[in-house]
Amino acid sequence: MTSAPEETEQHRSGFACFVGRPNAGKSTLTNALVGSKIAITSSKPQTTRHAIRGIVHRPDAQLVIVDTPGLHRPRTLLGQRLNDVVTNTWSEVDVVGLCVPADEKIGPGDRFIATELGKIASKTPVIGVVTKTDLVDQQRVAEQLLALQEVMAFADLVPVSAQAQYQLDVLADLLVARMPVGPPLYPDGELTEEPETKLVGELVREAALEGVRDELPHSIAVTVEEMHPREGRDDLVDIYVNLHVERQSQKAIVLGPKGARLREVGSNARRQIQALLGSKVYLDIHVKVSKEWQRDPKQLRRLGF
Ligand SMILES: Nc1nc2c(ncn2[C@@H]2O[C@H](COP(=O)(O)OP(=O)(O)OP(=O)(O)O)[C@@H](O)[C@H]2O)c(=O)[nH]1
Repeated sequence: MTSAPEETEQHRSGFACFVGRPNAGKSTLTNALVGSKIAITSSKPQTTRHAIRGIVHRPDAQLVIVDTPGLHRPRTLLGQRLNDVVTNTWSEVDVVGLCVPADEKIGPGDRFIATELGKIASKTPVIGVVTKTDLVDQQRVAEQLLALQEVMAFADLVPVSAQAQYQLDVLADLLVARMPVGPPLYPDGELTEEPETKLVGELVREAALEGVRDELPHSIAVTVEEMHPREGRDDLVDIYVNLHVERQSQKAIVLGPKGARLREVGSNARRQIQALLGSKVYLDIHVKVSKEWQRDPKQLRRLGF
């Protein structure tokens, strides 16, 4: 880092999310704020855990825009854990933007979201965002701002148009102002975050245990060695994982006849990871015999236990 100390002190970084009913313009707004640097463009609500929608890199701030995924009925422990995280998303981010399109009347859907947001508003500031202002005249924008103001107590109100690039800087400034002072959370161009890496490891581990749980209940650990987008492609993520077993005999079980079992594990895990990341995935699983990893504190730490 070459920046002067006083610059570092001023730098802000944190998380924001946009909420609003379908079609409110959240994705378009995110993309417009982020510019060309889209991290993960789409993600399935059922599996998203703080999927990063995009990162706004500025000299003075880094704004990480995350998805607020929908809830789902948990079927597995992992599903339960995902849900717990989901329900907390709104209170975990530094600021929430409630998006309401300028060309549609505020309705029960918006009010429902506002009521839910009201529960966290004392902790997390909510900014009211009137979107798509290019579709209506000034008068209508003003009316919509007034109507929105009635819905809940907002920290700020702002009209924007992603299409016309109107007031995007103003919105970004308002969001940044709510971020704590701190260094960038992700390097420029970074596409993934640590918890996602962890989840990817868990998905591989679950897939690997399927059907052999009785034989190898606690003998499998997974480390994600590398996870990054394929060079020159924004729709494909390369993931390299090591699957650790304790003994050679366990390696044979995991591999199956001619490696058939591992191939199936790989394709099952890959399907789930693709849903998690919302992008295509190349998954490379390497089976390693890490002798007695369960009893070795140094290995345990490395394996994330
Ligand atoms: N004219 C105009 N259209 C916009 C603007 N922003 C979004 N739209 C359009 O509104 C529609 C919905 O936009 P999205 O960004 O997909 O909305 P969303 O809130 O992410 O929708 P969901 O993903 O369904 O929740 C799309 O057809 C966009 O092209 C804008 O600033 N101006």
